[in-house]
Parts: sequence; structure tokens; C-alpha cells
Amino acid sequence: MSKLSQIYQTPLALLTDLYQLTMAQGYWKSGRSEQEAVFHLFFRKNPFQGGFTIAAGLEYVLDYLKQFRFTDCDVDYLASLEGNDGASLFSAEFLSYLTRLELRCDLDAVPEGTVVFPHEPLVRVRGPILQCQLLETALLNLVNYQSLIATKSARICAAAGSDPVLEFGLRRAQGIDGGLAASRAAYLGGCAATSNVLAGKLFQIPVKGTHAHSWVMSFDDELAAFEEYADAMPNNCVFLVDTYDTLDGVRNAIQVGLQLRKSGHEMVGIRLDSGDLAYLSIEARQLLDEAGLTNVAIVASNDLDEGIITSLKTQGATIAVWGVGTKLVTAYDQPALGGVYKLGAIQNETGHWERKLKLSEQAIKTSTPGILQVRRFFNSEGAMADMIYDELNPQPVSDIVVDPLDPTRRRLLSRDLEAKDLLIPVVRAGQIVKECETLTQIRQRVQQQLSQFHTSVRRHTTPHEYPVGLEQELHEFKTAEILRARHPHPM
Ligand SMILES: Nc1ncnc2c1ncn2[C@@H]1O[C@H](COP(=O)(O)OP(=O)(O)OP(=O)(O)O)[C@@H](O)[C@H]1O
Ligand SMILES: O=P(O)(O)OC[C@H]1O[C@H](OP(=O)(O)OP(=O)(O)O)[C@H](O)[C@@H]1O
Ligand SMILES: O=C(O)c1cccnc1
Repeated sequence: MSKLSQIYQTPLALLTDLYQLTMAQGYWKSGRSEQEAVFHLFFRKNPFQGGFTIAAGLEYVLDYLKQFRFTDCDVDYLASLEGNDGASLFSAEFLSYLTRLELRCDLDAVPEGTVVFPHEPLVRVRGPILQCQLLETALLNLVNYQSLIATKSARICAAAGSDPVLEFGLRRAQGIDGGLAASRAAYLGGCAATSNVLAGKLFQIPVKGTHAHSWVMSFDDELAAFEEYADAMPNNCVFLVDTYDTLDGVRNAIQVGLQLRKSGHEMVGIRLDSGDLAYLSIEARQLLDEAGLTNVAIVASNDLDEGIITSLKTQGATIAVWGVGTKLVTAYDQPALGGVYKLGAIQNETGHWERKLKLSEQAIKTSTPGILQVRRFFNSEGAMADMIYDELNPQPVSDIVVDPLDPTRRRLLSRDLEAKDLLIPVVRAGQIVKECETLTQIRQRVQQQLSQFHTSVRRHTTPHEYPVGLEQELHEFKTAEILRARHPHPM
């Protein structure tokens, strides 16, 4: 059973926007359902005013494709829908066609955990246009959110450096799947563990946690609360010390920590959850060290994000473990990645591919036509630039790339450079051809990929823009198409 079906116990083909189904009926009715087409899923701006994005969600996409079918029950529901005229929205013949529909699309995608940039396809879907169209909404839903959270997680973990970050977001996440998908993407992006136990079970993520204020509040005094907890969990004591006075809380924790040591156990840590975390952590460290509890870790939580973690480190905070919830799983400062899904090319009756372009007043919103691939070039220092080229040409025609938003910015990418194409085959004729990866492998890829980019691209404030260009022939074709669309009668 696919993981999604396991979570939802329901087929998900209807997890789409109505217009995908009305267009599907349109393609079917006009006899165009089998017309071969290519769509690209890409975004236009890195989130969080950052310099990079981590691609995520592909395993969910493959899981979604595995379970994709319209059940009798789905079709009964669709049959009940009426149009503005009160007549059935969908014809019985079309609905019968849907129940027999088997996906035959090809998908190429960048592996999860790949560092990606604006305008680059993360997923390319090729197949009968009706089928490609039916996948749009779910693919965007699955890739946009997980890529957003994986990117946020990578930023937060970079700020924490070698300290572990624990994801504590479930209670503040956007619903049940928001919580599950966030825990997965946060781990993929670099978090060390989650407090979300179901995510731990479903995705094999390490689970970790401390205790809540309620535990302390349920006793007459804090010392008794710590003692009882130590009795119940002698090897798993991370005491939350800020329910009353934080430094008194640290002293109580120390008392219990020393008792634990006498009975052959070691206190693991204390948690700070309010107040000035820099000051309190420095004071707490001193008290712990003076008591000989040098291995006791200081965990901090309370509305943390990459900015606060960086600031706390600059202030000399002695925090060793970071608990991050709300601002991570809700992507607080940018709650959506604006990924889109655009038609790039369509085959005509003679089998010839016509490249398609969506025009916009804003240059950034004009889509790139073709069957696109991304080639990453490396020099001795790491990744140096990416080229978006059209696979309708057997090889990139030119070595020159042109900035999609400023055609005066160009760069020569010598054929002698090491290069790698990012999109790899993941589905052929509806069958998954990519080997399944563990989350551990994917999160290792994130770190390995990030290390290929200059720190100026990775930094959080005003990052350097990593060069991504259209291969020159593609740029010229796109420009000619824009001119042709804007000026159908040459001036
Ligand atoms: N030294 C610090 N430098 C920068 N930010 C900090 C520092 N200490 C705490 N913060 C952050 O400041 C924010 C709010 O902390 P503040 O002390 O105002 O509230 P609080 O401690 O939650 O108050 P309350 O006692 O009501 O729980 C949190 O996001 C916290 O992570
Ligand atoms: O601040 P976040 O990054 O979202 O991290 C999670 C927060 O959730 C908990 O607070 P809550 O008040 O819900 O419960 P508690 O009584 O356990 O502190 C925890 O103490 C953190 O403050
Ligand atoms: O285990 C914890 O300390 C925890 C879990 C969820 C939210 N906040 C804290």
C-alpha cells in the first residue's frame, strides 16, 4: 500500500481542482486526450529571500502516482455534480472512461534533496495531455510544500551549525498532513529528529522530546516534579527549567542530576523555553559546569528561527540543541512556494513537437518553451552555473547561457567543464523506474549538495544570485516567440 493511502485510507485521484477534470472532459470530447504533451513544474523565486531551494516531495509524488485511479465511488460523486444549467457536469461516457484510465505518463525529476533555483524544472511530465493535466494540482501540492519546509529546515540547521535541531512543530502545523509532511521535509532538510511520533513510525525519523510545563505544574513544587520524572525515566531526563524562576529551575535540575548520578544514571539536559536565551544559557552552563555536570546539554526552544539562532550564537549562547516548531513547519516568513506547472511543448498530428510559451507582461512570468533539462556545470571549487536547455535538440546548441530576466547577462560554459544533467527518469509509461531512496540518503544528499555551493549563495542575508541561464538558442527561440506573440504583424 502506498504511504499516502496508508495515511488517508482513501484514493486520491479527486485531490485536484475541478478545472482539471472539466478540461479532461474537454480533451476527451474533442478527441485530443491522447495528444502527447510536456509540462514543467518550476518556481520563480527562492523562498525566504534566500539564494537556493531544496527540492522535496518526489517520494510523495511517486506514491501518489502508484495509487492513482478513479474508483466507482469517485465517479459516483462526479456524476452527482451539476453545471450552471442544472444538467450533469460530466457525461456518463466520460466518467466510464475515467474508471478505465491508467496513467501512462513519463516523469523526469531532480532527485529529492537537490539544490535547485528559479526557472529550473523540478519535475517534467510527458504523456497524453489529459493525463498530464490531471496530475497538475496534486504534484504542485506535494512538491511546493515539502520543498518549502525542506528549504526552511536547511536554513535553520545551517544557522545551528553542528548542533542538532529538533523539529517540535506538530501542534502548530497546518492540519494533519501539514504536520506529517513537515516532519518529513524538516528531517530531509537537516533536522536531527522530530517530536512527531506518527512521522517517526511512517518515515523512520528519530523521535525525541523533553517534557511540558504541565508536568511541573501538576506538582506542588518543581523539585518534586523533576524527582518523579527522574524516577520514571532515569535515562531520559531533559528538565524544562523555566516554569517558575529559570535559574532556580536549573538549580533544582542540578540537584536531581546529582542524585541520578549517584544511582548510576546521567541527566541528559535542561530546556530553556522563555526569557533571554543567551543570558540564561550562559548562566545555566556555568551552574551546571560548577556542579560537575559538564555533559548536560542545554536545549532551547521558544519561537526560534534561523535569524534568532544566528543572533544567539553571536551573543555567545551556550545552547547545544535547538527545538524549533512554529516558524519551521508553517514557514512563518513565507508560507508558500509559488511553484507552477506549465505546458512546454505539444505534438501535432504529424508527430512534430510544437514548443509552447505562456506570455506575460512580467518577464519573470513568461514560461520557457520546449522539453527542458537542466545541466549543472562544475569547476574545481564546486557548482558554478546551471544551463536550462531544450532536449528537442540532441545536445545544447550553444555554450553560452543567457540570464532569463536580463539578456545582457551572459556566460560562456566551456564544454571541458564537468557537467551533470539534473532531471533523471523516475517514471516510464506509468511505471516507477527510479530506485526507492531512504530519507537518510536524501538528507545526506542535501548536505553534500549544499557543500557544492559557495557560501555567498548559501548565506541568509542578501545572498549572491547563483547563475542560471537559458542556453542561447533556447533564449533566442523564446525571444522570437515573445515578439511573434506581441507583434503578429511584423513592424
Ligand atoms: N538573547 C536573545 N536574542 C535574540 N532573541 C532572543 C533572545 N532570547 C530570546 N529571544 C527570542 O525572543 C522572542 C521572545 O522572547 P520574550 O522574552 O519576549 O518572550 P518570552 O520569553 O516567550 O516571554 P514569556 O515570559 O511571556 O514566555 C523569542 O522568539 C525568543 O526566541
Ligand atoms: O516555539 P516553537 O518553535 O513553536 O516550539 C514549540 C513550542 O511548543 C511548546 O510550547 P507550548 O506552550 O505549546 O507547550 P509547553 O507547555 O510544553 O511549553 C514548547 O515549549 C515550545 O515553546
Ligand atoms: O519534547 C518537547 O520538548 C516538545 C515537544 C513539542 C513541542 N514542544 C516541545
